[in-house]
Order: sequence, then C-alpha cells, then structure tokens
Amino acid sequence: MTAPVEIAGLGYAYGEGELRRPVLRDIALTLAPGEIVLLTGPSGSGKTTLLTLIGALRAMQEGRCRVLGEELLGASEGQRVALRRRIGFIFQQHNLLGFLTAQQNVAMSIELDPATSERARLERATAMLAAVGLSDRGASRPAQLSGGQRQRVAVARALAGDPGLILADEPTAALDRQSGGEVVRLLRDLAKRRGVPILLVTHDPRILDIADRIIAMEDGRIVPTKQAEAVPAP
Ligand SMILES: Nc1ncnc2c1ncn2[C@@H]1O[C@H](COP(=O)(O)OP(=O)(O)OP(=O)(O)O)[C@@H](O)[C@H]1O
Repeated sequence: MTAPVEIAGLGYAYGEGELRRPVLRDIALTLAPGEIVLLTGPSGSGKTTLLTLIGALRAMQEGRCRVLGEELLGASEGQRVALRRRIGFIFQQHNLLGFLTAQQNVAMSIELDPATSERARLERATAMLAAVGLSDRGASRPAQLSGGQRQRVAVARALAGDPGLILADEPTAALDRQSGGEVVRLLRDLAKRRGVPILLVTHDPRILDIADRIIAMEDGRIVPTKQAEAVPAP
C-alpha cells in the first residue's frame, strides 16, 4: 500500500526570471496512515508553501508529490480541485463564513452529492459539532463564538467531509492553553481512530507532545530536529 503522502525531490520557487526565488529545496517526506507530524521552523522557512503544495492549493514545479494516491506534478486544475475535496484544511484564520451559522459552516464541507439531502447534511453537521463539544452552538454565527469555539467549528468542518488527510497551519496560535489543548486532542483522536494522517505547522511549544514525529525546516530544507538528535543510539 502506498503512503497517504509521499514526497521526493520537491522544489519550489516564487517569481520568474531575475525575480525567481527558490523557497523549497529537495524536500523528502512521507506520512503514514494515522501519523501526526509537526512541522516547525523559523518564519519564512517555507512551511506554509509546503503545506499549500501538498494540499493542491498551488501547482507543483519540481519533484514528486503523491497525495492520497494522486500525483500532483503535472496535475490539472480539475484534478487538484477534486483532491482538495478529500483534504481537511484548518488554518489559523479559521475562514468561517460570518453570515452562516456554525451548523451551516460545517454542512458546507459535506459533499454536495445528489444522494445526500440537505436534511442529512445538516444532521451530520450537528453530529460533528457535538463531537467537538459544541452541540448547543449550532445556531450561533462565528461572531457570537469565542476564538476557541470558532476554531473547534473549523475542526468540525474539516472533519465533516471525511478527509483522508488533515493539513493544519498554526491551528492553536490564537487560542489559550485550554482551547488549544481541546483542538489538539480532537485532532489526535481523529488521527488515531480513523487512521487519518495530520501534518500540522506550528510554533506552539504547548502542543509538541501530540506529535509522532517533529520535523524542522530551515531555509527551504528539512533539517534534523534536536529531538531526533537527542534520541540515543540503539
Ligand atoms: N506568494 C508569494 N510570493 C512571493 N514570495 C512568497 C509568497 N509566499 C511566500 N513567499 C516567500 O517564501 C518564503 C517562504 O514563505 P512561507 O510562508 O512558506 O514560510 P513559513 O515558514 O510558512 O513562514 P511563517 O512561519 O512566517 O508563516 C518567504 O521568504 C516568503 O516571503
């Protein structure tokens, strides 16, 4: 069986001609089913760019990147859009729609196939909100919720589509310790119960302990982490 994410020799540059600036070089990374990998590193080291490439949010330039069985190098926009529907995205800015209720925001990510009635979608959204501890807030709009509650709605939305992979960019940065801990526990449960791998960009030292593996980036490359260096030889 192939891994949910397999990357080799990935490179990426912004700009063209004289303005061309490489920001990712020779990246290799594999995620196993259910694995939680934290991606750390200084600002500007390329973490978000890597996340958006894996999430098929931008077109690949160089190397191999196979995500949920799809090769992204040379993939069409249509193929990338189809793949994005199979990925749950959680960003620091939760990107909830302000004019929709929490329940409607979550229901949005449930595939619009003809077999799923609107009622079934809303019921599933309600169940997902209950799973993140917000069963009584389905009718609230984002502005009526706390930062932690909004981020939990974003988690419910990312999970509602039954994703094969979760990509999260600083999901706890704006949260206090308790809310951040809750969000992280929800993600860990999902990874372990359903075998969904999670790649999570973070600067938040409070959540390092959920990781199966921590990788660090520096200047566009993956570098050995202190933790890995600290592991004694067998
Ligand atoms: N759209 C863009 N056009 C040109 N350069 C960009 C663009 N987006 C990012 N960059 C540059 O690419 C480099 C990597 O940025 P990226 O956002 O991937 O880093 P990061 O590690 O996620 O940083 P941070 O931790 O601050 O979010 C930075 O030097 C950044 O200025």
